[in-house]
Amino acid sequence: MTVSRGVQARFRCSFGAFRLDVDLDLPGSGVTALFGHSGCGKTTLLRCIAGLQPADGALTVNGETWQDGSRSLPVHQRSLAYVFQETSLFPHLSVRRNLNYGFRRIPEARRQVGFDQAVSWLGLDHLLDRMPERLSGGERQRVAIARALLTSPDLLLMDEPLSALDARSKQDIMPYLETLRDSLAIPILYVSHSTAEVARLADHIVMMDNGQVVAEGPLQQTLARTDQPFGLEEDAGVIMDAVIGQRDEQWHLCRADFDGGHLWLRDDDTLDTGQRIRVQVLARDISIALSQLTEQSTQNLVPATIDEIAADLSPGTSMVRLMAGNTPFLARLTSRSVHTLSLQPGQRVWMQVKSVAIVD
Ligand SMILES: Nc1ncnc2c1ncn2[C@@H]1O[C@H](COP(=O)(O)OP(=O)(O)OP(=O)(O)O)[C@@H](O)[C@H]1O
Repeated sequence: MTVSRGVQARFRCSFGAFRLDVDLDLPGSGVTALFGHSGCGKTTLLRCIAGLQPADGALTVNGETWQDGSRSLPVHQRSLAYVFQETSLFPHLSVRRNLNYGFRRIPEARRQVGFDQAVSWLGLDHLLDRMPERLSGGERQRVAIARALLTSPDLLLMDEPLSALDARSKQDIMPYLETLRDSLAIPILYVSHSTAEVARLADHIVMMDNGQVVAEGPLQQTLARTDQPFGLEEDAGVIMDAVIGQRDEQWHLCRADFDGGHLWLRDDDTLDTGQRIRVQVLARDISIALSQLTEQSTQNLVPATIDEIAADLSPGTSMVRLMAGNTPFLARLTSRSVHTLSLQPGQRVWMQVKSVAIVD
């Protein structure tokens, strides 16, 4: 029998005028971001998955049925961990004893994450003998995440885990979350309001509005939709994974290779050849030329094919999706330029990419 990987979640519930109605089939590993305005139902969805919020529907996690109609596993029988905005640690226990609390309760045969492994992923070696009152907010959250992992969950739910932290602490904790994303073999559902967090961490995205899913899919393809369900306006653009293929020491540049081309970035001596990075290219930073203009200052001229031309949020502009190999890009152009250049789907053009940002 083939076990279907991933999370299949179908829920309906309502509170007064608010109604949650979702039907999702999410990947069995990696970070799925739940994104949307305040009150759209993200936390309610996580609570339904955790079994904390009664709802009609069904839930299967990596082949195991947790809910099917009215038959529903109680919360304590669901193998999941839940990390909140401000997860409380036991104040009278050291970090080590906080971590051991859940770990010891898991029979050895069921442990999927070792104590030392969790300590290393979250960088806690030097904090093990500290009491929680002597930890910073970011350190406390790292302990809370490690403690959650040490229960060897089959699913990790994170509800705005960084929102109580200041900007610096958010920045500091990000590499630890990236390590988890790349190391854990379980699905992580991550609620966030922050486009920066989503851009950096997510592999998959679910955009919610008023209790419903309005867009969903792999991050790269979903952000490249021309109908822009995310309402990102000026921040509309694509995210892609790339590898540093070459460094040009004379001009302090490095070449980021992606599936279908490359982009040159400023080299500030922090990048190594072979390093994997995530980059963002905004739709407003791409213009289109019909030929390879060599006498211009843009570093990045990338050959691409026009895939689709769609109406944009305002009538004076159009959203153009282009493909460079298998990688989609969006360009926001004036509708007059689209007309003057007679742009058409299928046409080969040159993208002039004015700015590329490394997402971190
Ligand atoms: N227990 C409850 N009783 C009544 N209404 C509730 C309850 N829980 C949530 N709601 C309502 O359901 C809607 C969705 O709330 P939810 O907390 O899921 O949104 P959210 O997207 O997580 O918001 P935020 O980003 O602000 O945390 C809101 O209108 C909220 O007021």
